[in-house]
Amino acid sequence: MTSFQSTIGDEEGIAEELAEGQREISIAEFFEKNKHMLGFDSGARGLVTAVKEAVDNALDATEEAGVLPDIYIEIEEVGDYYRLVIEDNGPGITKEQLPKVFGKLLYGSRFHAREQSRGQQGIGISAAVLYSQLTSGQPAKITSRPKGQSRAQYFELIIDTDTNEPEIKADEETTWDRPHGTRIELEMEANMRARQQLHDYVKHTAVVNPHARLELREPGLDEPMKFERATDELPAETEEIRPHPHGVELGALIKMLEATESYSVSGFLQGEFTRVGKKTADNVIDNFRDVYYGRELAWSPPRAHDERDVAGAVADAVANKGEEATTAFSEGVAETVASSDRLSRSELAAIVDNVADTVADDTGKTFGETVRANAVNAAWRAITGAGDGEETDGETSDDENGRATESPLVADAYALVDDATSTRKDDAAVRAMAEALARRFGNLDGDAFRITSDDLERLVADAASFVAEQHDATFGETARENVVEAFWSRARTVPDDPPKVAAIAGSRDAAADLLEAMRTTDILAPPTDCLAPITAELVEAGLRKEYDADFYAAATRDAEVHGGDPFIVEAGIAYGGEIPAEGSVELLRFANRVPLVYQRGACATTDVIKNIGWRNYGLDQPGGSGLPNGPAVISIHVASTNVPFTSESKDALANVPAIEDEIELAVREAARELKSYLNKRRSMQQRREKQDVLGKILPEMADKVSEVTGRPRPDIDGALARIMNNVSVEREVNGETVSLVVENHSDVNEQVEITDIVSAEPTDLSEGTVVDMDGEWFVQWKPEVPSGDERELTYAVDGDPEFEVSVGGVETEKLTVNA
Ligand SMILES: Nc1ncnc2c1ncn2[C@@H]1O[C@H](COP(=O)(O)OP(=O)(O)OP(=O)(O)O)[C@@H](O)[C@H]1O
Repeated sequence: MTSFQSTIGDEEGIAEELAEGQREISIAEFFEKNKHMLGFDSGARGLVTAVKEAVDNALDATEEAGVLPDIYIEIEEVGDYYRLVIEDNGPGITKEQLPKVFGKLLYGSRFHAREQSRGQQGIGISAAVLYSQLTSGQPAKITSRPKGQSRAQYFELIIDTDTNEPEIKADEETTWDRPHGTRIELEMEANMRARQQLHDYVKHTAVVNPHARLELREPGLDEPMKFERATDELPAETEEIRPHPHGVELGALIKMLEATESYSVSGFLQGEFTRVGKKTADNVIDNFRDVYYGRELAWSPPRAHDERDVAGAVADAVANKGEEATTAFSEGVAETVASSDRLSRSELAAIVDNVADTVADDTGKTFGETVRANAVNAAWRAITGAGDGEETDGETSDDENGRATESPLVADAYALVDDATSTRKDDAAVRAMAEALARRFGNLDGDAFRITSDDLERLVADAASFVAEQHDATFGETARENVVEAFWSRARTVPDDPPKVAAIAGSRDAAADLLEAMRTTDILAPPTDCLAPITAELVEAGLRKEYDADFYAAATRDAEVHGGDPFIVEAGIAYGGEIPAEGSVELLRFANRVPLVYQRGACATTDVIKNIGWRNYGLDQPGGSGLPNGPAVISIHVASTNVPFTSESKDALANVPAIEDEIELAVREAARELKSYLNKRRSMQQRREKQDVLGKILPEMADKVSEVTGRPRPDIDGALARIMNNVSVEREVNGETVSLVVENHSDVNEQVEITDIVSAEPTDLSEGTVVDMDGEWFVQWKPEVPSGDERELTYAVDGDPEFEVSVGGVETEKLTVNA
């Protein structure tokens, strides 16, 4: 307990006393105290983080300027401190911007941009400056030469933590041999205990940025580590995009509604979101009407021999229009009504308007608004019974003798309930349900039977529980869902205009309805030109470059959305070869082409990998969960306009379900390829073992047979191939004629590639080609041999030449060559 708590209540003026101690905290002060949040928790880590922040910025800046990055990193021991220098060949920073970029936290160009970039928050490099000044007392020394300027600008600055503003210690013009770019020099208290992480960061940066040239010098290296560029192609240029309707949250939507210049919802949707044109906006608005206003239930109009007299009711409601016009109007309405399958009140109103206009054209009699309204009321009453009888007090009356029993709604509801429930439901129960529903519909506000789908669900549940109590007939969950669906799917979206943007912005419920409508409307996935995935091909190439393995696979998923931001997940797997087989697999994590080297255990990527059942894919996984074991490297790249990290230090991905799902799908896609590779390898291994055994046993058996029977040793040539369902290639030489017989014992057609190297010139080829190579002749065939069939390839040759055959197109394990 604090001293205040112990005295609270005893004294007056505590609040005033507390207030004296309260003051605003500058962001710089906050981060000074919470360095760990930005990845500066120790000297070892601080150095790696500073390098990472500067290199990420250098890559962002060069790519944005369309320049192939050439980045130099140097770490030097200076007495008790370390000096870090990072140079890039980017576009440089103007004299005006430079102090703020390095001397003010939360200042940057990317926070508000929906575009894939390494930097997001505008904290990174200024936090490195802050850490450097805190631990070494030295200012940051920055040189920058903007493109096209003959001289460079040199600054020394520190951050004033009270105000979070740069304090400039030196500001002068200088010369610099780089034509453009930025050089950052920071001194800090540090150590090289995180050398491995530093090397990993630089190496893996090179893997996912094959267009960059990187050089690292540090005290532990005799030679600088250099990564030359593997391609001269910059990553695809990215475009800024607007948010996607499937990703925004309520607070953000309200802010957007407040800020927009659009007046109508349609204009707002089309203007502020990506992938929304007029048609999609209309679909969203229709869905919004359904949640905001509810739908209007639609009823069957009277059919022949029905007692409901629509024409009569309309005629009665019209006065002073003369007989001809009245009849034309009332019958016109009745006919159109009768021709509809089902009808809502708004549809009836539209019919009345239409017929009134036509009759007015034909007869010259106009039908004013009041007449039309009266006609709609009368016709609606005739169709549904709505407005008949006494007003109820809002309570649902389940009086069996009440008006609901007589209501035309009952017959209609009966048909729907009967249709929607199983045939085994007893008729009395269906009838009771229809009556209970009709009574409840009759009690809805107004007579248009407007209801939201949530209210409809509640209403049906309420009717079902009444029926269960009174009639001992249960309508289970599925039956109730079917009944809801039967009414909802036949109900009509209302024609009302949605409220204006300002009204929605002012009502949280309306905004929430709009959000729900946006989320439930099918909308094209966001464009991906704001993203620059590495591509499956380069993910694989990156792995090949770094890992000497037997097998590689990679997958790039289509773009998805989280929080309004599109993202793409890519995964790659390398297996076998020189990758160490002991211990768990190596996991490489990347976000927007930046390797993540810390906090592996807290990362969504790790969680996903641990939850995959790797035994299904042929990897060892003790206990069936956790990181799998074996000679494999799994790499995961998440590219997004806004990568959700667990903290400002951007070490680990947060557990966002949409992203986790995509990570899982990408990894599984690559893992499936691994599985088929491993399965094939296993079956080939078994085949080899079986062939070895047969190769030993068959000759022994042949000898035994000959010994026992006293007959000559049976010919076992070809037997092995037949037993193993192999493709066999056998040579027969008959005088000058050489033939190679290809027999296909497998159950698929095979395209066999045969090259026979002969020491004398072959002639009279049955088919194929021959090439003379320095006194050796290469005879080549590529016959297609159907399953169970054979082909004979022949040529003629003089003398007693030497042959050497090689066969391709069929796996070695499925081949028996006797030539
Ligand atoms: N080497 C550079 N060349 C050109 N501009 C740079 C360079 N370094 C930083 N900038 C500019 O300074 C801004 C601030 O950089 P900072 O590292 O503080 O934040 P960021 O990269 O935007 O985001 P994050 O905090 O996520 O790293 C950047 O947005 C960029 O506009």
